[in-house]
Amino acid sequence: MTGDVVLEAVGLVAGYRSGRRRSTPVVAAVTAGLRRGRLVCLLGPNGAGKSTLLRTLVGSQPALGGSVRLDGTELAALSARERAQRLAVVLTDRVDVGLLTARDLVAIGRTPRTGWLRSLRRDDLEVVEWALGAAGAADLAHRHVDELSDGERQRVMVARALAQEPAVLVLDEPTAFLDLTRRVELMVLLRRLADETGLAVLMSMHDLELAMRTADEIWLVHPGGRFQAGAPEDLGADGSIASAYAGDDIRFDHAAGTFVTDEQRGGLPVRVDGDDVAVLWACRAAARAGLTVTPSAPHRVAVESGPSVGWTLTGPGGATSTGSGFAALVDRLKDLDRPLIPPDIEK
Ligand SMILES: Nc1ncnc2c1ncn2[C@@H]1O[C@H](COP(=O)(O)OP(=O)(O)OP(=O)(O)O)[C@@H](O)[C@H]1O
Repeated sequence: MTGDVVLEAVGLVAGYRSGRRRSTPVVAAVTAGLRRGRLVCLLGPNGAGKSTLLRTLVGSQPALGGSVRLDGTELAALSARERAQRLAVVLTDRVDVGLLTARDLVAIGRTPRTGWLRSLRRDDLEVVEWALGAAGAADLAHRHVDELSDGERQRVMVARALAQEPAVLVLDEPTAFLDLTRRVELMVLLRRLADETGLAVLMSMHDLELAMRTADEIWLVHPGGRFQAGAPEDLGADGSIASAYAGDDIRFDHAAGTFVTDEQRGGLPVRVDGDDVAVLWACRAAARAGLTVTPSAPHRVAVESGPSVGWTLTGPGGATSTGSGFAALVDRLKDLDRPLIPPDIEK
């Protein structure tokens, strides 16, 4: 792989050794490149091997096979300090930071650049302030890290990583303990950093829909350890995401782009047309009503955005029913047996 790839795995096998001879591969045949300015989400069901792969990619766990290159150099050949000058890692574990303020903690992020012995110069302090600002944590600078909420703390940890001025930022489940608003905020922040500073971001996460909406690329670990990389839409449309997450009670409906539960599975098919935003929500409404959204189906819902979304449900023979608002749409879709109004008697 060439060009602006900053972190590259070639034939990487991540897993565990037990004893001298025995090894247990968890994720195999990983060949992928993380480019400058790209946001990549690492997805996969519980226990598939996301953390194992991330730890191997950042060098905190030895590879069972293949190689990892950072800026074209074998990771294993770089000293810890050389790695930290190019690669920053944010883990979910809560580390005890004593009575440090957010600014103190972010300043520690300069250590790979300054060494332990040199004190911070004016330009280091400028980077610390930049990192606090870039991570949306400037207003937290004087606060003790112990007192921060999970979301605030996460922003400070990102600021600390940015203070290393890395080319690559790797985060292990950074959204795990955040509520939906904070999760979206963190994704927007990482997206902006990738776009504006050229930072390459790789993050593991469980929030599949948020990842699919934000990432440039998805790295997907299937149960059993098969690895796949691709654009979110490609992996969604070809059923790869659905197959990786196929479980007993829940599955990913790749036509609707959402998870559906057992009760929603196998409902009557319906097609949804209209403008982008309205279609997205209408697909969700159809799934909630127990229907399966597919590109071609005898029943069709046309939606139109407005103060209240207007909809027209058309049946196989051209009979229709109209209404506004998603509550009414869900009620109508749940009751598809009720006759629609034939075209000739509709006013
Ligand atoms: N230290 C270890 N030694 C041996 N096997 C391990 C070790 N740590 C994890 N595993 C195994 O490796 C597999 C992958 O675990 P990993 O934590 O990487 O998955 P994950 O996709 O990150 O899971 P989750 O989404 O639940 O965090 C699991 O079967 C797990 O039991």
